[in-house]
Amino acid sequence: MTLDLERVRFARGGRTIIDGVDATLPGGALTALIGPNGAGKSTLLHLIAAIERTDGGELALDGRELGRMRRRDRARLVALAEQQAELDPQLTVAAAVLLGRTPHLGAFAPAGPRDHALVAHALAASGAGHLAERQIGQLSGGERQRITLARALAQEPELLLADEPTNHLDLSAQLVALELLAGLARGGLTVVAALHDLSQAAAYADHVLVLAEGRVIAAGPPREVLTARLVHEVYGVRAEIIDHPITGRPLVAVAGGAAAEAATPDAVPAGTGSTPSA
Ligand SMILES: Nc1ncnc2c1ncn2[C@@H]1O[C@H](COP(=O)(O)OP(=O)(O)OP(=O)(O)O)[C@@H](O)[C@H]1O
Repeated sequence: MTLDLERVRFARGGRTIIDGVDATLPGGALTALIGPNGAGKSTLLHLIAAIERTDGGELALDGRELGRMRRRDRARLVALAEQQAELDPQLTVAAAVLLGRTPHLGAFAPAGPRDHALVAHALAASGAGHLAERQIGQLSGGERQRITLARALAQEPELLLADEPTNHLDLSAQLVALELLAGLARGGLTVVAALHDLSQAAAYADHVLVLAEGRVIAAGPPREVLTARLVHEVYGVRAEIIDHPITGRPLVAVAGGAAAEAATPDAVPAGTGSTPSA
């Protein structure tokens, strides 16, 4: 399902945080939402999930305005995995993930075998099958991250939003999470993930949306969007975009401090746009 954002605006405390965002996020694709700290990535995900109300503009999923849907209907379509998700520390992991089934259950209908099977599947896919009987309050940051993703998966959404889904995860678990999201997108799910690692965005995303100060700076396929010039403009960091020696995907090689200053402009291949713009 395609997600269309039109002139989306959001302000708090007299500050405009999302400033007229126009974007089309393709269906059946993984979109990486990138941008510096405070750019508005989490806020935009909250607006899409209708956790916050916009101060203007429209958000539509396959032409259906998300803000006008009944809460329960929206919860069947849209799931948000975020670390700050409030989970009762007393619950077992399996019980917490089962809460993802709530929008699909009737008011008096208990969870059935299919719901429990979906929970087990979501836990296994998130690399958390072994945690099912543990208590939420006893989990590490990375374990908790896997649980929030599992809960969102158990919700069986059409649109999956993930806020920094690799945060706290070890290297192997990061790849598991990203491969899971990319695989779900290949299977037809619309996935939007806020990511900080530009090389991971380039490796896994089909589409990249770059935000800065609440505005869209660039959008499109990773290879077109993630240029050295963009990285410099948005992050003030020197970078070169090279081909990953194993996957062939773009690899954003960044250099900071003395290393960046010592490198001569001659070392930058032509056409990468690595020379900082004035
Ligand atoms: N409820 C709020 N009231 C006031 N300001 C807010 C509120 N929520 C977010 N902000 C501000 O909005 C801006 C965008 O925040 P947001 O969390 O969306 O950024 P982000 O791109 O997700 O950042 P990060 O990469 O640090 O997670 C920040 O300057 C933040 O301080």
